[in-house]
Amino acid sequence: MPLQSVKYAPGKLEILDQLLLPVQSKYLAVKGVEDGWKAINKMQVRGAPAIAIVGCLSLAVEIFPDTYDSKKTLRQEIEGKLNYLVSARPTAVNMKIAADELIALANDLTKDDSINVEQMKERFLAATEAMLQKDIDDNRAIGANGASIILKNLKKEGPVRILTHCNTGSLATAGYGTALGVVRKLHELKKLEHVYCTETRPYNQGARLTAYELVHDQLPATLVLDSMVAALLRAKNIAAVVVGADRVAANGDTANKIGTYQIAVIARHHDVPFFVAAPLTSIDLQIPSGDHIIIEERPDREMTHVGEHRIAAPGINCWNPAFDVTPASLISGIITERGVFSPQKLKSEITAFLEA
Ligand SMILES: CSC[C@@H](O)[C@@H](O)C(=O)COP(=O)(O)O
Repeated sequence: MPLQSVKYAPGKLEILDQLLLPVQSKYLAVKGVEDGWKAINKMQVRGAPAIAIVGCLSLAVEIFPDTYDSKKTLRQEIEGKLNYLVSARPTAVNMKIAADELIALANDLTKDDSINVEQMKERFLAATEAMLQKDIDDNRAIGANGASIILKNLKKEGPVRILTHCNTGSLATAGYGTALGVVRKLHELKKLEHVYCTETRPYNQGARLTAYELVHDQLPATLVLDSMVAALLRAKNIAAVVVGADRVAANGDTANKIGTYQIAVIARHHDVPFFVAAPLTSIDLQIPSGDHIIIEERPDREMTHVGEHRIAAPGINCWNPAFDVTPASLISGIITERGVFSPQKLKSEITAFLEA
């Protein structure tokens, strides 16, 4: 059975509580927008695509049982609640892009005189529900495009060893995953010799979540600590690094989980290709560069404690940025569902096919 981070039926939403993994697999009911906001903010659900999906579906379950006296009232409800959900976490752009698209849809439906308020609600719910399948389809396309570019550029043919960071798999998406989707596709093609995943301190998405997915799917995998990446690239003949993204700026600079930037620097030093795998919903053409990305800072406690156990000296100051920005110059390619783009051509090529 594939791992399922989000379970949805009209009027009912449940998420796998990622704070409890890998010790417990427990689903948590999300009964509306307030629950959705809290689950995202507390990181019970995390990963850029999953944040957007759960945010939007939390609105879907909230409006499902209600009746609205006018289309204007429904539109106001949608706009206010979606903008509120965007505020739950600042760095990943997917929730913001989804909110903008759904608000634009609600505006169009409000103006459409051929439909009443009930039909408007149905059309809005259908658009929100469609996000789940679209994300899985996009991830499969990312997987295929990523496997193909990695295999095409090999110095020596044969099954490959890959390094990945953080968690970008079924738990971070509607299913299959982005960077982990590339790893899954290589495995399906029998071209994956081994995947290495980093622990990803301090929240340990690699050790707790990616490792959980890799063991679940029985992929050949090994966990390494974040501090081992240089040694790994020197010793283990890694063919490529593949990571996800929370926001890719128009020039290709990419915000992703803290630690990504240093891995990119190490990859360049060892002449190992460094790929970012992300759906178009993670690409923010509105901002020119990574300097404009807001980096979320998380509580000290994530660094000073593991569970209830304190591991840092009491009284020490902490700096805990959840993400960093990898400059475009260190990125070999941005793997999307629509192809692989060089960071330098990202804006012009995406704009061209969006306008076509
Ligand atoms: C497909 S998930 C892509 C990114 O969101 C992922 O790499 C990441 O940085 C997740 O950060 P998180 O803080 O766990 O939400």
